[in-house]
Amino acid sequence: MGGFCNEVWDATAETRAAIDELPFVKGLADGSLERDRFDYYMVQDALYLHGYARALATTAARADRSEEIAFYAKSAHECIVVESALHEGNVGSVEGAKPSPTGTAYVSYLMSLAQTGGYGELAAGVLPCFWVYMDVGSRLMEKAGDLAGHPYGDWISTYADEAFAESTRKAREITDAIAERSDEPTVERMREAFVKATTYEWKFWDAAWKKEAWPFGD
Ligand SMILES: Cc1ncc(CN)c(N)n1
Repeated sequence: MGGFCNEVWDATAETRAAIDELPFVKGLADGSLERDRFDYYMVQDALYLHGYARALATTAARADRSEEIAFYAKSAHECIVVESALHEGNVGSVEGAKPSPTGTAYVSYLMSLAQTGGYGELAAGVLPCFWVYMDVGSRLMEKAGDLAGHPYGDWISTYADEAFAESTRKAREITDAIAERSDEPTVERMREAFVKATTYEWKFWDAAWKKEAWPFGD
């Protein structure tokens, strides 16, 4: 696959290596993660996915090629239907729950791209959410081997799933094609969006480990 995605993947190597070192991710891998930290994460993630699905729907609205409109609209739908089923299965309804400072910041960042950024920035900003999870999920699957009896097997199998890998490939292909037809200032803004969103992925897991809360209540 093409230039832009390979370049930003390399540019975020340090952040991604730091993700692998997070205690939350290590505990998810070997199953030693305490259930209360996982539940905190699941609730926050369900709230995040609600905002992320809206960012994907806006990406679909910004696209002007039929195939790209269909891809982002389908991804928004799957995010609500497939991923939310995983969350509901683990923590039930999240009604009344409030987003953490990091969850608020990540979704607000994506919404700012949706409000003021161009299509390319938005496509680059939503890409780490596919790619980082596909990458982590498939490597955790390899490491775990057999998921039978693994306490977080349903999480691992959701993100190691071939359908999720295919969506990630498609999101990369579209983002590469947008970069290819964009001018350099646009590509620079796309790079920044990808790097920032990847950093937010690190922060999101770090916040879950710390069970981050608002300092004076939410
Ligand atoms: C924070 C976050 N980033 C990515 C994903 C995978 N869609 C997720 N569920 N949550």
